[in-house]
Amino acid sequence: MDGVLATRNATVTVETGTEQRTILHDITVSLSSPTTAVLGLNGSGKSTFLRLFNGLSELSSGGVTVHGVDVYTNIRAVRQHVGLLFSDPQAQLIMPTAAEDVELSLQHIKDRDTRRAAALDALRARGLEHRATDSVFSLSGGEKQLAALTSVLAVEPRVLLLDEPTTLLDLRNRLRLSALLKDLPQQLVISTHDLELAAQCEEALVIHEGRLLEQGPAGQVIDAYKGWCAGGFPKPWQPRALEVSDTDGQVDE
Ligand SMILES: Nc1ncnc2c1ncn2[C@@H]1O[C@H](COP(=O)(O)OP(=O)(O)OP(=O)(O)O)[C@@H](O)[C@H]1O
Repeated sequence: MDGVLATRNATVTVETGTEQRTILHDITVSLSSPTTAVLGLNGSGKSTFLRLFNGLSELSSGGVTVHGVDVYTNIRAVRQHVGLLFSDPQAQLIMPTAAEDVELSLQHIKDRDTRRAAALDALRARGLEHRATDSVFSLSGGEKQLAALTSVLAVEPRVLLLDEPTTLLDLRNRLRLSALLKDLPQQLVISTHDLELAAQCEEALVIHEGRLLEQGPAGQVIDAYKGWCAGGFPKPWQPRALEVSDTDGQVDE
């Protein structure tokens, strides 16, 4: 199971005050590509799905494993290896400045000056050294996003979950982030509405109304998703793994 993120009949149900609402229905999936894009409409369940892999979504039934380790009975161990970049970086930056936030991720470096220098180096590598000691509240949305990513990467996770990482970024920073993600050694799972970023991934899946609707090579899944966005989504939900035929490149369903 090494290198695989897996769910088995994962179901997430929440109390809304007046009723119980199932956000994810019975999702069974295995992610082994270096990069996977998670696509779906607003409110389809992408963030809830992503958060299964670091134990932030509360399971009502089913199971989730990361590299063979059960997430929900080993949450501390799993979180050491699974980083999550929130869609709202302000919720992630918990220290007063970006430098202090990155330093918090570098607690294994015991010497304070060395830790500080390492944090500044990491921010410099993201083009953020000039904002390192400013209040995080004064950073722009994109700068916060890059600062939060710097902090998450500083702990060197094996898996990186990214929740809509390009939403706040201008084109230049989007291109920078895309280039950065290409070079990362981590297994990446990226929830996104940015189809250019999704196309950069090997694999993609579609979550629709809390159900896994499609999984397969990114290009094919993106084309299917575009078609459903324009012409309507299929019902009833039947997960269909797309496979490319060896002989003619046709999609087999
Ligand atoms: N704790 C909760 N209590 C009640 N409803 C919730 C809770 N968490 C999520 N939801 C609802 O579940 C649905 C899926 O939410 P989720 O954030 O996973 O969607 P998403 O696909 O990431 O959406 P978006 O693309 O808009 O960010 C939404 O309708 C959301 O309002």
